[in-house]
Amino acid sequence: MSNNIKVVCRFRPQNTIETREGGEVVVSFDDSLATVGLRSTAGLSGPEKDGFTFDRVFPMGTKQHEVFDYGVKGIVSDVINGYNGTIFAYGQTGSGKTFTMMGANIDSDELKGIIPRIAEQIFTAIQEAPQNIEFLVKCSYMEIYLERIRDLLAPQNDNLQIHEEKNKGVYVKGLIEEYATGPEAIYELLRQGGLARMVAATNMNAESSRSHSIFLIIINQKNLDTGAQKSGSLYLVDLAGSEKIGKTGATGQTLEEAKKINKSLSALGMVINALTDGKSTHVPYRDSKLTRILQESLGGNSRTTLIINCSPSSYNEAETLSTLRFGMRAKAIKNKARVNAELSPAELKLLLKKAQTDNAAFQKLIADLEAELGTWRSGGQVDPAFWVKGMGAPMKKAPTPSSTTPARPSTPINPMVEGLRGELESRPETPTVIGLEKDERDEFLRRENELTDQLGERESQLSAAEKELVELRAELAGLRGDVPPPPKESQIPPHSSELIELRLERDRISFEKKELTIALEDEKQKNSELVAQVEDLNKAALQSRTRKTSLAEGKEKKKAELMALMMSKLESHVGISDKDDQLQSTLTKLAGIDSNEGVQALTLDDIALVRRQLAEEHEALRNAMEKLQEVQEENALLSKRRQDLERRNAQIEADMEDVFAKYEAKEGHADFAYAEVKATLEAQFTAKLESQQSEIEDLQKQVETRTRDIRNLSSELDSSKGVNEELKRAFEATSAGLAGGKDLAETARELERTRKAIAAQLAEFDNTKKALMRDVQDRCEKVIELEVQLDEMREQYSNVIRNSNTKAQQKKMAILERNLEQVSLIQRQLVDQNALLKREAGASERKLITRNERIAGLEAQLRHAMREIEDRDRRYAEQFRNVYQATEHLRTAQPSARIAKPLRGGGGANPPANGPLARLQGEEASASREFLSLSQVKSRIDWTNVASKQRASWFFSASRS
Ligand SMILES: Nc1ncnc2c1ncn2[C@@H]1O[C@H](COP(=O)(O)OP(=O)(O)OP(=O)(O)O)[C@@H](O)[C@H]1O
Repeated sequence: MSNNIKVVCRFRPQNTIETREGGEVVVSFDDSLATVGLRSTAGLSGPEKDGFTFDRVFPMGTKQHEVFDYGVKGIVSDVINGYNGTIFAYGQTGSGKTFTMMGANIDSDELKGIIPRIAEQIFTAIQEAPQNIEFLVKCSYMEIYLERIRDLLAPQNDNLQIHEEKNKGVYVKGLIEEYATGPEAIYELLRQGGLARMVAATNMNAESSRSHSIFLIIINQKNLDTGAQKSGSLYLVDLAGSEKIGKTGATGQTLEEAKKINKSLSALGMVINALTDGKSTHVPYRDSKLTRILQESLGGNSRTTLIINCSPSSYNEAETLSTLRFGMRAKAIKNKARVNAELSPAELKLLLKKAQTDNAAFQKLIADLEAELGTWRSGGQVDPAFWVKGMGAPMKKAPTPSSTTPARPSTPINPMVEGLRGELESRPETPTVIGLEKDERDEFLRRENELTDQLGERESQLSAAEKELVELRAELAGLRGDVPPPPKESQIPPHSSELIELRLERDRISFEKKELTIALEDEKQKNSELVAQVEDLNKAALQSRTRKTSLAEGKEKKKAELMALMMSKLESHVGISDKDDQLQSTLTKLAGIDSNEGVQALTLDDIALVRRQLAEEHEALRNAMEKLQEVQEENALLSKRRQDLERRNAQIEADMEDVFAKYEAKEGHADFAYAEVKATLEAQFTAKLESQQSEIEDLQKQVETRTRDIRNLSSELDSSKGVNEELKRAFEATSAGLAGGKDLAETARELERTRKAIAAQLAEFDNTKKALMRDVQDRCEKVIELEVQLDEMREQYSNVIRNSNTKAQQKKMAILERNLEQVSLIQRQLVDQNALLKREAGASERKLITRNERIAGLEAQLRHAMREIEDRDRRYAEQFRNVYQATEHLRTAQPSARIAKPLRGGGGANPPANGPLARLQGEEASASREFLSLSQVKSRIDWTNVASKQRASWFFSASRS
């Protein structure tokens, strides 16, 4: 039976975001509520111009029960009758999918959504069913989050794998199935699973579902009279909303979720396209987990209703248009829904009887044919009237799989009974790999299941390793710098190369820290040495400043002393003053002579003597003048030399400046040779020193020569003194001889002339003497100045040498100071870090203690839980034995008695309240399952144990993490 997917469309009212953004209603509905028109497509040509027609359109304000009554009720009835059913909610984020499927409040009659209503309908239907039908209702709840299947009833199982088997079809391996005995039990499961769902706030929806959720209800029923069984599965799917990242503002994790959501929704779209375009030979069910799980619902054995949820607002018009188009395409999907029934024993007996009859007929036919063949072989003839007739219609071939939904592999079917099965075919067709032979398909599915399991296992290992890595990173960040004990090899999980790298990095960091500490100590040491050096240098600078001041003072003093010494020497050696005095007295004497007295006093010899002496004096004076001229020339020469010296000095200073400039420029270069500069300076100053030395030596020689000259002059003056003495004597004698009567007047005049000439010569001599003295003084000053200059030069030279050393040291010091600063900074940082780490280490230690306590507590709880599980195991085993014995007893006592049923149609009487089964049911209240057969009881016990253990281990691992 081929049937199209039913598509209904629901509009929610405009929400506050849409109103705030100035949105307005842009949809319109026809009177029959089958077509919706969109403002943006109304003006277009083409099929969308007239709107979008669905099985039903629910305008804004439609009540929850209306959607349920029209869109869902029928399907639930079908599922109760053994069909598979699916109800999808599709739409953009915030369009009302969860509101439709689950409702705003499952406890509110008005607000509860489809799923709670379905629960009620199922149990009402069971109540209304005939008494000879017993039902078993199982529920599972899962979500597909980031392309991983997570069991919402056991959230620790977050990477379940999809399997396909020829008898079971596609199913999720390891998914927990909880038994439900009433709507309340289903509500409880919905609440429990809802708490575990991945929900996040986006700009479009404060509680946006970040996963596709699938609530699965499996209803098994058995006709107690005939033994016939039916089974219907109902998939209730709340898809995650398609979203425009720009509008939802998704970032980080929500962005990752959005990408995966959009990807799986587009895979759904591709499947629908392939199913509806009429030309695709391959349907890409395997492109996403969603389409793989739901492959039966799309183009397979399922009655499917698609509810498309839309916004009526212009703000989301583009999204609404895309949703409506999706609904229109889905409408064209054709499913082939069949009742999933198993043959009852009576039907099987019928089939067997028919097969046996057919078999006998065939045997007879074969015998007849062999007989006829024998006749022909022996050369005989058989009248055509007696030719053996065939069985009529040729044997039917098994149907070939269709191209889009190839038939699922099935158990071998006797071709003879095949025709009898007809509508009773129990296994739904499952699309699988096209083009494979049956055996190959079986092998393929087996291998695929194995590989899927391995893949799931690897994925789980990987995510566990990633989780541990994240934890360790956080721990590492917390304890950075500390050196925790190295992890044992056994603690390193496999496939965690990143983890190993991280640990290596931690070791490296701690090693570097140690090194830094050592370097720090080293630098500290250097620093203290440098500080001492700086202090020494400061002291030296202070000393040199003091020395410089005292030197300057000493220089002045020395200069003055030298000058005084030199002048006193000159005074003592030259004796000019004495001579001068003598001459003055002679002149005074001459001047004081009365003309009469003078004539009497002076004789002619005296006068001649005086004249001679004067001539000598004159000669001596001329010599002195010549000497003076020589000295002046020498002085000019010396001045010239001095100028030369000064020029050379200036040149040297300029050279020095150059050298220092070069030195400054090369300061940054590590290979700059200080020794080179020093050598250059030394060479220059040595040269200068030598030249100065030689200059000074020259000058000293000259001074000595001058001193000698002066000494000569002095001796000459001494001799002049003698002459003077004689002159005196002669003068006395002359004075005595005046009585001889000469021409006194004449003599007096001559004397007068002589006196004047002497006075003039004396004045001239005086001037010469003064000039000579000035010159000598100048020379002395110059000599002293030169000596002082020499001292200064020496001083400068040593300063330069010192400076060059100091500059190198300064450079070194600057580098060291920089290093010191850096080291101090590092030290400060390390000290801070250390303090921080100490604090954090304390906190971590406290955390560790708390965590250990928690672990101890959890372990105690775990032990307790394990003990309880073991107790329960024992109890179950005992109960199982009891039940088994009771059943055996019943079977032997009443061979045709049926076992039990969990829920009997029409609310028929349940098994005796005091029977073993009732006890089991009472004790299994949490499981809420009533029980069918021995093997089911056993599997239930096993399952309960497994589930309890899983929960315990999950609880333990969750607590640890
Ligand atoms: N028909 C409606 N009437 C009134 N309120 C509605 C209706 N449909 C949805 N809402 C409100 O709109 C908001 C978003 O709805 P819902 O969470 O169901 O959207 P969604 O399609 O499931 O979104 P997502 O895909 O992001 O999970 C909710 O607050 C819900 O109560």
